[in-house]
Order: sequence, then structure tokens, then C-alpha cells
Amino acid sequence: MQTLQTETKDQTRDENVIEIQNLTKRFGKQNTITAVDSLTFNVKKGDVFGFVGQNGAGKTTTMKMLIGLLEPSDGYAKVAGYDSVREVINIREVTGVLPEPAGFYGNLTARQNLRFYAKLYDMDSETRENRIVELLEMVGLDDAIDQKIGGFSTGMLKRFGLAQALINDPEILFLDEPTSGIDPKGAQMMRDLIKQLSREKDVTIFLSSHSMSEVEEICSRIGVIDSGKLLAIGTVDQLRDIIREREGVNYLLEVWDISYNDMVEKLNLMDGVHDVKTLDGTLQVHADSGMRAEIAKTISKSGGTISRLEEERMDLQSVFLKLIGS
Ligand SMILES: Nc1ncnc2c1ncn2[C@@H]1O[C@H](COP(=O)(O)OP(=O)(O)OP(=O)(O)O)[C@@H](O)[C@H]1O
Repeated sequence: MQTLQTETKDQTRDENVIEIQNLTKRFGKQNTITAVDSLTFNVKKGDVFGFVGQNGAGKTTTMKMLIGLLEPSDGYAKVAGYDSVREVINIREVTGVLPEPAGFYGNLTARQNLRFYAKLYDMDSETRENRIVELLEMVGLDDAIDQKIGGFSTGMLKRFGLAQALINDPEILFLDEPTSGIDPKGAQMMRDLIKQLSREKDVTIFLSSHSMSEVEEICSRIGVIDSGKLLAIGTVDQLRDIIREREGVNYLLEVWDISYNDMVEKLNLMDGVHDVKTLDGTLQVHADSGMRAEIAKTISKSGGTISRLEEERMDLQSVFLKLIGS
């Protein structure tokens, strides 16, 4: 299947901090499971890139290849210009990865956990201690800095994980489902932190999520993956346009001075109008995109007065479901 590309021409190669070329991963004895299938796309510096797909689509496998935890079966990835197989150490230096809470030491405090992790990086002790305090403050854990993290809630653990991922002041942050399993308030805190990191520190963020409203809120570009293949890539508006062009749009219409039956008949005769339905006094006209002016003209010509004519806005959830063919 061909990927629906919505890239614009002004994107130069220089801006790409993640380059993925024919990236493929097969599992199984005879390599029969293709988890990631010839992915090709780029992520630009400063993007908050949302990688979305159903369970088992291949998101985690892709991210693991990008950070050098899995070797590709085919193709390659470059992160900050470094090859994900041969230059993993360089990649580790400039990236942060949201860790699995299972890897934390529950009987150590937040400060001690971060200190342990920070020692993996080359930093003098003063810089390290200051950074630990600064990061725990940033993620709202300053009051819990000397508490054992074994007693932390799931939301606190996620925020602690974000602080850990930021210890080396990374250029690129990988967040696999950063808000899964946490309550709405905690999830909003994480989203605000992600936005803040992008806005204030210019960190490029590559995140996966099952929450389309979350992705719509925080991501500047989105890649949709299904069965290991990239289906579409672009901004929310660009993805929406793919569906608008492909499947048409719904116009919502309220009109005076003409009977609805007359109007339904007239609209149904128009080229590009596929279906007309009445919904609680509003007409829903399913038509090709770009038909608004034509519809308005038809109604005016028939003596109707339009009090409302707007295109129904598709949210990312609806766009996603249509892209994957559900
Ligand atoms: N080590 C492995 N051995 C065999 N198959 C695997 C392995 N890791 C992943 N897979 C398979 O690869 C496919 C992609 O899995 P992956 O975890 O990347 O999906 P995902 O999009 O991250 O899903 P989720 O949203 O559930 O986390 C799935 O079919 C999965 O079962």
C-alpha cells in the first residue's frame, strides 16, 4: 500500500533529526512475523511527532530500533545523524527514553534513583545534584525528592520517569505511551510537561499513544502505522484533508423559506452530493469536499435562506479510524 504523503517541499534534509529508510523488523524462527514493514519517513527538529496505531501495529518495535535496542532486519534509521546499529552509544548521549517503572529501585528515594542513573553520564557532582533538583521540580516531584519511590503512585512514577529521561539534557525524547495507566489530572500534567519541553527547550519528541485526543492536543505531526506499514503522515489538518478528499465531507445545513423535502430533492440532484439526511431539524449533506459554495447557490436559487452552513469537523479519532479502514 502506498503511504499517503503530505510533506511540503520546504522540508530540507538538514532539518531531519530522525531519518527512517525502509526500516523493517521480522520476528520468529523463519522470520515469518513482520512487525515493521519498510517504514520510510523523517522527523524534523522541534517536532512533537505522534506515532499512532492499534495494538500490535509496530510502534514499540520501531522505537526500539530507533534507540538501538533492536537491530533492523532490513533498512536503517539515523537518529541525530547517528546510525542506530553502529553508533548506538552516540545516540544514547543525545536522546532520552521514558523508562519502564519496573527498572526503578523502589527502596531508593527519587533523588538517589536519579543520582544512580546520572552517574552513567559524564557530569561533575555539582551539575548532577543541581540537575536532579531542577528536574524533580520541573515534573512536580520536589516535595517527594527524598521519598522512596516504592510508595509513588503510577502518575508520580511516570513523571519521575520523565525526569530520568531528561537527565542528560537530550535533544530527542522517546516516549512510548507516556500517559497510559494514569488518571486524567496526571495525564494532563504529562501533556503540559511535554508541550513545555518542546516549547521552551526545543526538544524533539517522538511519542506513541493510543489517545487520539492527546495526540491531537500535543503533536505537530503524526504518523499512522498499521500492520507495520506507514499509512499516512502529516499534521492533523493534512491527515483530515486526506479523508476529506477521499471520502468527502458532511455539511450541516439549516435553511428557512423552503420545505425540507424540496431541498432534499434539489440537493440530491447535484453532482458531487452523495447523500442527504435530516437530523433534528438540521440537514446533513454528504458531498465531495469544496462543495459549500455550490450547495449555497442551489439553495439560494430555490428561494431558501441559509441560517447555517458549516462543514462537520472530523476529530483525529474519526480520521484515524477511517485511515485504518474501520
Ligand atoms: N520479540 C518479539 N517476538 C515476536 N513477535 C514480536 C516481538 N515483539 C513484537 N512482536 C510482534 O510484533 C508486532 C508489533 O508489536 P509492537 O509491540 O511493536 O506493537 P505496538 O504497536 O507497540 O503495540 P501496542 O500498542 O500494543 O504496544 C506484534 O504482532 C507483536 O506481537
